[in-house]
Amino acid sequence: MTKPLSVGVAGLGTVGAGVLTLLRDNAATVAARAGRPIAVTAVSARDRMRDRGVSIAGLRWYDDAAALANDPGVDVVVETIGGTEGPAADLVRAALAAGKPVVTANKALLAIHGAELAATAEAKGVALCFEAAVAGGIPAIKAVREGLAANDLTRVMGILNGTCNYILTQMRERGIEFAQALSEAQKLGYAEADPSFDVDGIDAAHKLAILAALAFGRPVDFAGVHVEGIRSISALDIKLAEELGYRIKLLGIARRTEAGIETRMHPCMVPVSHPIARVDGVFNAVVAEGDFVGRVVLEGRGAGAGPTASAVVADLIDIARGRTTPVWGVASAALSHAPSLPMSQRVGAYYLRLMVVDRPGVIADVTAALRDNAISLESMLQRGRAPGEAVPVVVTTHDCEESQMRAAIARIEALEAVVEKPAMIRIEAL
Ligand SMILES: NC(=O)C1=CN([C@@H]2O[C@H](COP(=O)(O)OP(=O)(O)OC[C@H]3O[C@@H](n4cnc5c(N)ncnc54)[C@H](O)[C@@H]3O)[C@@H](O)[C@H]2O)C=CC1
Ligand SMILES: N[C@@H](CC=O)C(=O)O
Ligand code: NA
Repeated sequence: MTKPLSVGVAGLGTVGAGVLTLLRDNAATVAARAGRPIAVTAVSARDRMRDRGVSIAGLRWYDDAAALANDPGVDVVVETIGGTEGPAADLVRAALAAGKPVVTANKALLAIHGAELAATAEAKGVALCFEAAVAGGIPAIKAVREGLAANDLTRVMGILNGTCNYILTQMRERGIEFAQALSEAQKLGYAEADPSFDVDGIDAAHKLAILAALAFGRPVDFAGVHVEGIRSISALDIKLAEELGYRIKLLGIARRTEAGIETRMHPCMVPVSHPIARVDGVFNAVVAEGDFVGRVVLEGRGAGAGPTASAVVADLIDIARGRTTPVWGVASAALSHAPSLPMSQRVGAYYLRLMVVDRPGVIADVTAALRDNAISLESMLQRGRAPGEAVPVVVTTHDCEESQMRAAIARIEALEAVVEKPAMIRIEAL
């Protein structure tokens, strides 16, 4: 067998330690697929003595992660530290500048600095691989960039954050509070170091920006993604959604239209009968639609040590085999410049849940606000009867433009009888 591929790993947390474990446990399978052994020979982490459940004895140790890039014994650098600036970015830049291939799980880094890093990788003629960065163990990057390369894609969408999907599932199935479900997701190794990246939709939006760049052959544009998280989703909305035949999911949708590219990440109501509604827990789903292939649906674990390590090592096997593709599927200079479309142009149906004082005339005021913004009602229901007290009122609409809905909500929110900020969730026709 040929010389082993020598790997330096920086960051030995959930993902980094997972990579070491997989390479130890599946060494023979990996070597057969790679055509040679893949061996970690050097590592960098913050605490040399910490027990990670996998031995680092005999591996070269670096306090400074960026120094891995200049270790002559390291062929490939794996970055599993995280963060858009600081040690992760320094290491990736140093490795590419030194002409070494990089494998990273860091979607935040790619969503923000992906264009610059790809340009360096191209200039140096080295691979920059990031299968782990989107939808964990699902081979989403490979599917969109390579498997579907012959198609003009019209839409990519999916459930792209395991932590949020876990939280929404546990709230629905076990009736537990948001905070408890988040704490469980953290213990299971799903959440980001700062979990607000998960629950505020930012992590999933990073992934959507990456997928949209690959699907539509354009520079990654995180700033163009409309982002909302799941903090405002209440147990009441989850229950009411079920009654209406929907599930609430944090969905990312990227769609190509004649005017440009729509990219949005926000909670959606999806029909219970749709397969995406049944993707639960830490599972993610990626749906891609192409002109020749039609619809392709992929499902698998989106977070956690094992699935993420599976994706990192798949990239290492590609590097060992010398299989390369331009970072964004086409050379940077060939990327298109289709604009990102504003959220105000989204067209679809809406769920609106109001807490209103139960007294005559309130519903008339609410429907007047909708009528004056040319919004047609699909259904309306009031739960309970409590004269003089606040009760939930749910309105679902037919399709309208987001700008109309926002104008109506502003008017409804200002009504004296509306005692809470209205909860608005978009109903997605999938
Ligand atoms: N946990 C997951 O399921 C997934 C995580 N990712 C990404 O993988 C990366 C790592 O995530 P996790 O392993 O979950 O995080 P983690 O917090 O468990 O591990 C990060 C490790 O990096 C170490 N570190 C921090 N600064 C360092 C430095 N200057 N030099 C060397 N090491 C340093 C930390 O001590 C920590 O052990 C992030 O970019 C994350 O977004 C991607 C897919 C899934
Ligand atoms: N925090 C992320 C980890 C994987 O990307 C998630 O929950 O999906
Ligand atoms: Na993946």
